Amino acid sequence: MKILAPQQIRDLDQYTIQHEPISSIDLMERAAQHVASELMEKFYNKRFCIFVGTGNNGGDGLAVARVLDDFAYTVKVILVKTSVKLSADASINLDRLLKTNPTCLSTVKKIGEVDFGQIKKDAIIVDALFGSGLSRPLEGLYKSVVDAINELPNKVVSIDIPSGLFAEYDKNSAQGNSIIRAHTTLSFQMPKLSFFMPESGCHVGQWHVLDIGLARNFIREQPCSHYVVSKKQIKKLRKKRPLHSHKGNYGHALLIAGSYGKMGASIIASKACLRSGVGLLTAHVPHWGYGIIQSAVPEAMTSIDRSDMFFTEFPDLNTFSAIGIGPGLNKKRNTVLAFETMLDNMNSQALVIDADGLNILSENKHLLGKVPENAILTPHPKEFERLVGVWNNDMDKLSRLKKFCQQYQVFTVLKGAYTVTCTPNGTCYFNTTGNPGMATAGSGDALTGIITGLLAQNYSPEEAAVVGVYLHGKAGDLALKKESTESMTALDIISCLGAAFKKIG
Ligand SMILES: NC(=O)C1=CN([C@@H]2O[C@H](COP(=O)(O)OP(=O)(O)OC[C@H]3O[C@@H](n4cnc5c(N)ncnc54)[C@H](OP(=O)(O)O)[C@@H]3O)[C@@H](O)[C@H]2O)[C@@H](O)CC1
Ligand SMILES: [K+]
Repeated sequence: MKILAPQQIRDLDQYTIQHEPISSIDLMERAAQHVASELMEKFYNKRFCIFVGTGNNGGDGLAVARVLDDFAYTVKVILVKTSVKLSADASINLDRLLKTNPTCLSTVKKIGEVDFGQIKKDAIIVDALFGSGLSRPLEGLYKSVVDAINELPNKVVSIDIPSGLFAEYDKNSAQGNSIIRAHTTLSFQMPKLSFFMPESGCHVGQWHVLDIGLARNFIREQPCSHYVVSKKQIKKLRKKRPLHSHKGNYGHALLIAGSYGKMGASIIASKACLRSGVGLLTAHVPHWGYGIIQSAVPEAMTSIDRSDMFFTEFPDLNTFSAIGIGPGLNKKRNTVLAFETMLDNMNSQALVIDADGLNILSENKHLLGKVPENAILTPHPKEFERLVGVWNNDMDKLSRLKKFCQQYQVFTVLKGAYTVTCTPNGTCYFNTTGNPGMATAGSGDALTGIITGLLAQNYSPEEAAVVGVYLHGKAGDLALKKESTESMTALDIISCLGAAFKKIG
């Protein structure tokens, strides 16, 4: 799904009005019907307190109030209004509401006029103060209302976007702005980019997209560099196995992982690689780790390093269709040398670099130039910071990510709540599967194994990264059904990979 920029969304709105065609008031009505249905489904029989502003987001709120009232829900509406006139459509909806229920509305014009004590604790607060038309941080009356709402124990549902949050994520860098902290955000047609950034996304709560029927052909034609990965897209990318196939059809992966005291990384990456469907796997381990990997992962073949403890050499690379390197290595001189020689000897093999592989790159920046085009780097934020330096805010982080991928012509999977895969041309794919239970030792090693396994099976680097991240998160979500966020381990995630594939269908 595309994440369009705010101006593109405004154009989409206008295009839909002109070409469907539909009047803007009817489009608002359609949007409000969707919001009201969602609210009634999620909060059956609850009472609602709706804060509305003067723009079209407020118009949505007024229309939602009328629909809820029609369904005999108890609704209170608080219109927060300075001297600004209501937008034309908000004004029409105000009149419509007053005709059906003249007593549900109160208007607030000054700080202190809202009696927050009147709001019942179990009431759902609906935030329809500002939407995509926010043009500056909130001040005065609006700021005081938002701050007071944030102090209440009630659940808050924001329409389209939490009030005070800019849809243009680059405007959200100012600290200390008053922004609604929503429990749920019901966003029209597509999520906004700011939902995916840690600094701004924390205001959004759980977000849901409401398809209000904006013109699909217009969306399709829009240039875009930000996408949300959907299950439908993953299903299309999944390679189905023909009946007549054998393990030779599914590639041979090489995993260079593990060192003395860190053999678990090799085991975890190997198990994940095998569960992702690779035909053959060779685990390259230090001599000392031979017995460990053979007994822990009997399905894997082994390549044994001459060093007892560390990675210092590599087997003939031509045997392999994909290579994963980094989990549980170290940064000793001989390991760095072996890594460099390996980069010099790469032919057409696909490559994943993780963990100490990335740390070696950040401590030896000249090696970045040797990383083959289309390699996949899988840093967590700290590893990424070591590669690109400290960023000032999320916007800066995203632009450093794009610049890095463009400069070195690599894919980068930057891990986080919404792991983002950035391509060599700067396109970003945000992943939505996964949960905080996956922030656990070995989780990243599992991801390296999965992506390496997919690459070996001839998924393109873009497909392997996007599908691998999705599967890893989905397996984590399935593991959460049996485990808690605290108890989940990397092996729990791996054990759910089969179910994750089945969920994709
Ligand atoms: N996209 C779609 O297809 C659909 C969109 N729909 C809905 O429309 C919403 C967008 O509506 P909108 O453009 O009227 O913007 P909205 O945020 O309601 O208000 C703007 C007003 O607020 C003012 N203002 C701004 N900042 C301020 C501040 N800090 N403090 C005080 N005032 C401030 C601003 O004034 P100005 O910036 O001009 O000074 C202007 O008067 C969208 O989010 C969605 O809910 C649906 O109905 C149907 C389909
Ligand atoms: K809002």
